[in-house]
Amino acid sequence: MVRIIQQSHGYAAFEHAFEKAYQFKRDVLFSMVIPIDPVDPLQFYEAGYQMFQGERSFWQDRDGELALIGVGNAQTFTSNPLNDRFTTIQQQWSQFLEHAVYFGVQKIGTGPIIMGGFSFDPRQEAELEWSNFSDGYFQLPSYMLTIDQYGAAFLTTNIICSEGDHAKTIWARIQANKELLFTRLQDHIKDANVVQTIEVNPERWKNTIGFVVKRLQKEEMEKVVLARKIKVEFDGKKRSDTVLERLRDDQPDSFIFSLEVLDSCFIGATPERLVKKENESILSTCLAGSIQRGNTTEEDNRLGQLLLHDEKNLHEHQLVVNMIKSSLTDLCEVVHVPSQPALMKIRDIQHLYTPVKGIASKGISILDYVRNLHPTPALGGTPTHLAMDVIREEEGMNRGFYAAPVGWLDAQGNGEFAVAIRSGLLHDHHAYLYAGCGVVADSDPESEYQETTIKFRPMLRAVGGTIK
Ligand SMILES: C=C(O[C@@H]1C=C(C(=O)O)C=C[C@H]1O)C(=O)O
Ligand SMILES: [Mg+2]
Repeated sequence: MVRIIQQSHGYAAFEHAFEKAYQFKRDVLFSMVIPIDPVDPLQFYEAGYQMFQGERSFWQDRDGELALIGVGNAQTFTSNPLNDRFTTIQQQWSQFLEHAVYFGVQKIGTGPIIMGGFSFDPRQEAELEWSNFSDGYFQLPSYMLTIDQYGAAFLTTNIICSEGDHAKTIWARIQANKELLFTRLQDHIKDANVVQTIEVNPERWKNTIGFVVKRLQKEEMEKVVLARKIKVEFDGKKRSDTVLERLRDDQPDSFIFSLEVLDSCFIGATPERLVKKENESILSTCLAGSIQRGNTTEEDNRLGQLLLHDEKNLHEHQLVVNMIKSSLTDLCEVVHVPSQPALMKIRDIQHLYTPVKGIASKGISILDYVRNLHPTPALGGTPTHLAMDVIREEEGMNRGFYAAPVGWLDAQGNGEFAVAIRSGLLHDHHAYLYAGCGVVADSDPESEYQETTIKFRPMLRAVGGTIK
């Protein structure tokens, strides 16, 4: 288990943060990082259930380079409808960090990091199930576990020091919480059972695809991504712990994430990176065009080859490549895009995949990249503004955080965001699952329907729902 953290470790720096709070008459962040013995990320997440339910977050990247697990919420950062949400979050975050006092290890993936995401479309009217979320929502965890690419573990503790607070009392409470997080014996997870799985209006959705195909043939538009929803009902509240466990076991090649907000949890396993920034290095991904996996290696290879040469899918894919290339070119010194897509094979599906690399221009934060990239034609369409109007008019639901950027951001503007597909919302006694597909002028409604059915599988399996 964890090395017992010396009670006095960092206390002098902590007191210094209080002195600054008095001096500047404002809240001052104290952020402390210590190396700890390795601990299983899910065990840490579960340990936070009793004390911090509704304030937990989970992130594990698809390369096995970083896991971040946050429990407890030291501070929330939210957007407001009047200003650009990316700028608002960035400004609040930068202001909040002024005068911060740091103690201990300093490396990327530790220290003050906010975890959260954005909604797909702030202009869509919110549906009831998404009412806990604002269009930009981030949490600074009180306690954050980091596992780096070598398996080394670090614990970050973030405390807000306010004028008038009593340093010794707060310090004692923090130490006590930490002990609990690392020593609490788990109560057996009592999980809810599925009562029923409902596909929301599948026939109407197919008709909509047919209708949008006609519009694509007539209008100056090349692609629109349309999504649909499955609602799973349980006999109680579904715990995100068990869903995460299932996703982690089944989808090792995806980003696994969760974001609890009060009694809701947005959760998923997505293969799609939007953007990663580590110092000046930028990575992004074009992912669009899909085919099922085969039952044998031969069949699987044959399907892969079919996808690599299929005109409809190559077109769907190329539109994403064009947009991502031009968005990144605005913010990078150099951008490298391979000339041909490769295959990305994950458990249930294979995709056309073009990884993109770049060198960041000076002074640009990860959120600037997110602003420029979202929504890519992998989830919106081409041209973006027309496709977004069609989604608003035809989709008949609110995507919430589905298909939108989810990830983390540090004090230096480094971070990583994935596109939150293969995802769902746990709320009350329900899970709302989402999947979509790129509709182009030669799309066939029935095949698009089948494609989305495959894309639902990872989340259906993880929550225990079944469809015919
Ligand atoms: C929209 C989704 O996936 C997107 C659409 C794809 C397609 O239509 O081929 C492929 C990957 C994703 O960019 C989803 O999974 O919900
Ligand atoms: Mg497709």
